[in-house]
Amino acid sequence: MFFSLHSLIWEHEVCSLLKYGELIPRLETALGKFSNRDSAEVIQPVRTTVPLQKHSGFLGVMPCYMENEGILCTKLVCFYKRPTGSTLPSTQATVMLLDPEYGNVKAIMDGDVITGMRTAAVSAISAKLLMCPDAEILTILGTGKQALSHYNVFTEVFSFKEVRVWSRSKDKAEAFAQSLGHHVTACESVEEAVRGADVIVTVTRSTVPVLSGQWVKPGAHVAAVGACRPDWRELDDTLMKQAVVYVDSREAAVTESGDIILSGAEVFAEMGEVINGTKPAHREKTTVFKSLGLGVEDAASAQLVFDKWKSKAM
Ligand SMILES: NC(=O)C1=CN([C@@H]2O[C@H](COP(=O)(O)OP(=O)(O)OC[C@H]3O[C@@H](n4cnc5c(N)ncnc54)[C@H](O)[C@@H]3O)[C@@H](O)[C@H]2O)C=CC1
Ligand SMILES: O=C(O)C1=NCCCC1
Repeated sequence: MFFSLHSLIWEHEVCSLLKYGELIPRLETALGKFSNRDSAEVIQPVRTTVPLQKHSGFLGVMPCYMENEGILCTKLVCFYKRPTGSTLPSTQATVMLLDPEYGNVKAIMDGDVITGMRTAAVSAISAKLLMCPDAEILTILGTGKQALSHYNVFTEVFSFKEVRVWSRSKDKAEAFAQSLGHHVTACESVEEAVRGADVIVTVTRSTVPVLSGQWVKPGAHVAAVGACRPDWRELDDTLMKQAVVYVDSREAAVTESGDIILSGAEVFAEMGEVINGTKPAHREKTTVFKSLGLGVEDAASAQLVFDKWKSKAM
């Protein structure tokens, strides 16, 4: 087996190598290629999930092959329904890059930073394409890892006048808001947090709806990141039915998303179709981007990390 220990790329290294300014364009290209459904561009099946019943979790296996770019990659990610108060992480991920010609492992790298950053970057791409041009108020529901990466990229890429956060515990919301800076408001209820917001990010571990369409301002954009199982929800039927629904993958949406399957909402387009110009971006309407997370996003991110890591090592 051709493999050397030098090809282990640790979390702190991924963290110092990955920058949103470089990651976002790579992800836009990858999503566009994915939506072309050209097997020489991207082969990426819906992830396989193995239930870890004893531990209330799943192992997700997320392979992707990009023939034209010579990228062969898989992510292994475990995700768990943690009990309230648990300090354990919801997800733990490892990414493996292989040589497509020989099948040897080129690099094994931390997948937690990649998962945090690529998910947030894809939500930022959805907002760039779908939020109203004069968006002023950003709300984040949830205060965990994804909440932080979403705050980081949304404030790096856009200039919101107001940022609000909500968590089931007011103390947690306040602590999170304070850790981000004095300009962030901790809200008591979801309704208070989202009324009048132009962009709403849902990054909770909830399995039942937390966000109701009756509180969402017409024309707002919702990036819905949690609820990645067919019987889990973050958004209610009212919102799903009143919004134009965009997804990362149509196949994944009808297999994995409780918000789509249980509401019966119609998928209007993939984000890659909007990037490719084959479907319109309805900025003027209420929009939901249902994110589930794709192997192609991990592959593009991991290749970027590897290229930068190699050029530093030389
Ligand atoms: N779409 C994608 O590509 C990805 C989605 N995810 C999903 O994003 C969500 C957030 O992930 P992380 O930030 O890593 O998790 P985390 O555990 O760090 O944070 C979860 C947040 O949800 C809150 N929460 C837990 N149960 C809740 C409930 N019943 N109602 C409201 N809030 C609740 C927690 O207090 C915490 O603020 C998870 O559902 C995860 O599965 C994670 C990675 C990628
Ligand atoms: O895409 C991912 O990575 C994940 N998506 C859903 C939840 C676990 C991780």
